[in-house]
Amino acid sequence: MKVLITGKNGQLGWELCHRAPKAGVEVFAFGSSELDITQLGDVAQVFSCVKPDVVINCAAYTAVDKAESDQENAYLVNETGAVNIGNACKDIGARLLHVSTDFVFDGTKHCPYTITDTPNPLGVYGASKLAGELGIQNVLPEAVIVRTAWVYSTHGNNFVKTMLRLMQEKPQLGIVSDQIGTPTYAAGLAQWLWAVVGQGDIKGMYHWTDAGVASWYDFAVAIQELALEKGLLKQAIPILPIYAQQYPTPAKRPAFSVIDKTSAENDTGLLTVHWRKQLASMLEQLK
Ligand SMILES: NC(=O)C1=CN([C@@H]2O[C@H](COP(=O)(O)OP(=O)(O)OC[C@H]3O[C@@H](n4cnc5c(N)ncnc54)[C@H](OP(=O)(O)O)[C@@H]3O)[C@@H](O)[C@H]2O)C=CC1
Ligand SMILES: Cc1cn([C@H]2C[C@H](O)[C@@H](COP(=O)(O)OP(=O)(O)O[C@H]3O[C@@H](C)C(=O)[C@@H](O)[C@H]3O)O2)c(=O)[nH]c1=O
Repeated sequence: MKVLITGKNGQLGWELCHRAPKAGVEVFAFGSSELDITQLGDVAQVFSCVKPDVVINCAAYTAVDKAESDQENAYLVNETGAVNIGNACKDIGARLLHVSTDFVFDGTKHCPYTITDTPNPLGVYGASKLAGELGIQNVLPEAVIVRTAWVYSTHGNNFVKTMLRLMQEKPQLGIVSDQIGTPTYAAGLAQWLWAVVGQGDIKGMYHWTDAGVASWYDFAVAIQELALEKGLLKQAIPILPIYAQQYPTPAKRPAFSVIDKTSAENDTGLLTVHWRKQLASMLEQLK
């Protein structure tokens, strides 16, 4: 089976490439310089050359704050690019697995968002990702769309690596404690996506993160604790819980964006692993 991966240099694209099944799958992976999903010519050329059976779209504009002042490019990648990939899949009869975000929700709920809850994004990034979801559903209703959240990996930039750097540079940190979600190790999401590739009957909307719930503050505290244990940090610094309004950012983020993973677990038989255990695995890899 030929599997085409877009966004191969990103966190998820990289994990997918490094965790591909050993047999039965031939991976064709592209970075933005080889396949720019906003360029119809690029998409047509790569699809006619590879003729994939399955496409996993990991390409995205993910700079949440920058998107507020760069709306056109955020929509170009997250909506137009996603729809280009959807149309190309439809044209050749390929299956599409597309990735979206918890930031499609406004965060006003107090229990996990289900796949049938109504999105209401607070910022441009979330709105452009929602536009991508809707565009894909319009051209290819059978596409798998998986919303995930707070993704990190040993590869690429993310909150874990930012914290490890700041914990060595700063005397103390103030971290937002009134935004609640679930950290997700990209390796686990990659494993779920490969399971979905292997189960051709899976279609429609899914939610997948690691298990459990945390604030960014809880996450930062755990990063410091585990990094000290593993020798990645030499000394602890004070970490203070702060309100989001004390850490002003261009984009508003949801106060609560825990998502319900029930159908993703039931339909694949894969169970989510607690985020703290996954964080320990990632930090072990970083050593
Ligand atoms: N990071 C997170 O916390 C979360 C991410 N998601 C979603 O998960 C998916 C994967 O995210 P993640 O791996 O973290 O993202 P990254 O930002 O790590 O990677 C995104 C990749 O997209 C590629 N890209 C950007 N524009 C284009 C384009 N026009 N054409 C082709 N490729 C392009 C970039 O390629 P290059 O480097 O080659 O330029 C980059 O490597 C995305 O859909 C994202 O919205 C959802 C929830 C949380
Ligand atoms: C660096 C830093 C951040 N923060 C806060 C700001 C923000 O509320 C929170 C996380 O900030 P970041 O900018 O690292 O993460 P952010 O870009 O908001 O992460 C989001 O990315 C997109 C792509 C998604 O799809 C989301 O699921 C989510 O993962 O941490 C502090 O409170 N103190 C700090 O020193």
